[in-house]
Amino acid sequence: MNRRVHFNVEKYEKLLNENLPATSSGLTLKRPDGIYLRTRNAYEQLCQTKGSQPKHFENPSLFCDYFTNGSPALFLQPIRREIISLQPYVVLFHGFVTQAEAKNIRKYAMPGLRRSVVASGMNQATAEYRISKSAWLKESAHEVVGKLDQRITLVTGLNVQPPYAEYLQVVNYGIGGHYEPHFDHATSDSSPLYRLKTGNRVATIMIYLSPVQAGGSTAFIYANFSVPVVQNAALFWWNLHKNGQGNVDTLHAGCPVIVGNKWVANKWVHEYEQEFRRRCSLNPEE
Ligand SMILES: O=C(O)CCC(=O)C(=O)O
Ligand SMILES: [Fe+2]
Repeated sequence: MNRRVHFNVEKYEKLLNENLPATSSGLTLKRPDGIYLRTRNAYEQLCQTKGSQPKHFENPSLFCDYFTNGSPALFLQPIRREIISLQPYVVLFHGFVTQAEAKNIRKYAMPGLRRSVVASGMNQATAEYRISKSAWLKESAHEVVGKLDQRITLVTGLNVQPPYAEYLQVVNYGIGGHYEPHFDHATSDSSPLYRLKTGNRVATIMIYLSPVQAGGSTAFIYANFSVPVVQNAALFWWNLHKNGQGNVDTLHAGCPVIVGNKWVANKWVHEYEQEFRRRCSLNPEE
């Protein structure tokens, strides 16, 4: 537990006792505005409900199965796959990590946690719309991270060797922590994401490394559904269409944590080296 928590309790109890009306201290509660307001209604709604996520029995294309991806390594222990959405294509792999693996990844990330940043022009900067701390873990530094990379390759078929994917980004959100609607892929040619020189982020694999008592769902704004946190599961989606264009339907957000503490790990896979693993389509629109 954060050692300062007791001081915080004391501080907020004192503030509550003073019971100052918000306006007399010059503070007014104001809904954030600006360019995000367009999606704010949908975001807030999806953080409180699952949105229009179809029930699986309503659509036979949304199924659950034991998945091996044709890999002998998964025959004896297939992964439990749940297709959540087709447009955009979003899949939840249950039990992707063990409890012990999740705990170790959190432990290794802890000393490196720093305020998260976002792409800002050609650089990176902190932003009010992303409140969390994060750390990068190299697969060569910890056995468990290397094992995770291998599992990602087995399940998705993608090459995640650097520089074809970024290091594992471990993210920790406290109460109120969030990541407002954004794209994972670069939307401008000058984005710092291109520094690896391996193209754009074609796919995201996000692993839930902790349970969250309330809040913290992952919301897909335009697609109008949200996925509640499932401890140890991994959420996978394609950020780009097969023609290489960004898929606007992947606009997504990490909802505010209401009770608890949320940990996730992101693996962002880039376009290069995936040419034979995710083929282009003959349909230029796809
Ligand atoms: O925390 C989440 O649910 C989403 C995180 C996310 O979208 C990101 O880190 O890019
Ligand atoms: Fe994201």
